[in-house]
Amino acid sequence: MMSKFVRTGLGIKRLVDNSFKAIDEGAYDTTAYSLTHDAISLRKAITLCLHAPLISEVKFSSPSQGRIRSKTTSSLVEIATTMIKSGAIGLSVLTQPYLFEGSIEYLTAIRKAVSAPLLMKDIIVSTIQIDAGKKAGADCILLIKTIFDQDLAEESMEKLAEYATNKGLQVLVEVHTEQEFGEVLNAKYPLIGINNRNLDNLQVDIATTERLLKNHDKGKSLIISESGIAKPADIQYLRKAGADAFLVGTSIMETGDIGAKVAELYNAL
Ligand SMILES: O=C(O)c1ccccc1NCC(=O)[C@H](O)[C@H](O)COP(=O)(O)O
Repeated sequence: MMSKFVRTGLGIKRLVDNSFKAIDEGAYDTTAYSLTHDAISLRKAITLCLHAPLISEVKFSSPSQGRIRSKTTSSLVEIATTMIKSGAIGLSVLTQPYLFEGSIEYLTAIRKAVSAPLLMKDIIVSTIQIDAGKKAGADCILLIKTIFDQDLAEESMEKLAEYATNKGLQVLVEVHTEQEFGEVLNAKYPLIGINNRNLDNLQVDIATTERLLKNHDKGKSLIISESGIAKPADIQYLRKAGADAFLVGTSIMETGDIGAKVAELYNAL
């Protein structure tokens, strides 16, 4: 039987509350800078990749793991450039300060150092965060469907997606359940993330991607399998299931040799 915690979705509500708190505290205040760069397409980078299209995540802490890697400002750019040199086709940069130890400033620092597509990885609930991501150098933002289905954000997912698209940002829409997946496929979102992690109870099962893809025709949407990917066999299994790309954070960030780990996963296909 599912626990009350899972049914009531208290986990995601806490993450959303953190985002509103961070907004109020000025964490997304980018008045001090505004980067302009030609948008780099994550979708194009995925389709052009000759090996495993790997989006490597710069993630120092998480709700499920706590501290994953200690951070210093100098190591941030070194980590990002190593990931790209080792094969990652794009980077996912955590900008959420609470529980993830992320920052919008990381996006800016990494934007100045790499010319690969950057995904702003956050719990997005407001146009304020999208504006900040754009000014900080993002090419793509994440919208988590369950947040909007539970009416926890400032606007609907469609409105925020349109707002981001009008700013030249691509949108990665994230789902975890069959119903969510069916709905975003019907809406023809071009970039869909299947998160193998249940954001309420933090359980990870990479078979989630296979299960959802087995029951739906992905059509022209590109599918990114997210979370819990640790070894080449995981990528081979997920590709067989129909995933087009792979978003990996913890297993890369916790290793001693980030370059070797990224190369190992990139060469899985
Ligand atoms: O990573 C978490 O613990 C987490 C908890 C609650 C909401 C989101 C969370 N992570 C966001 C992600 O989607 C992952 O950072 C990303 O898919 C990479 O996952 P992993 O390779 O398992 O670090």
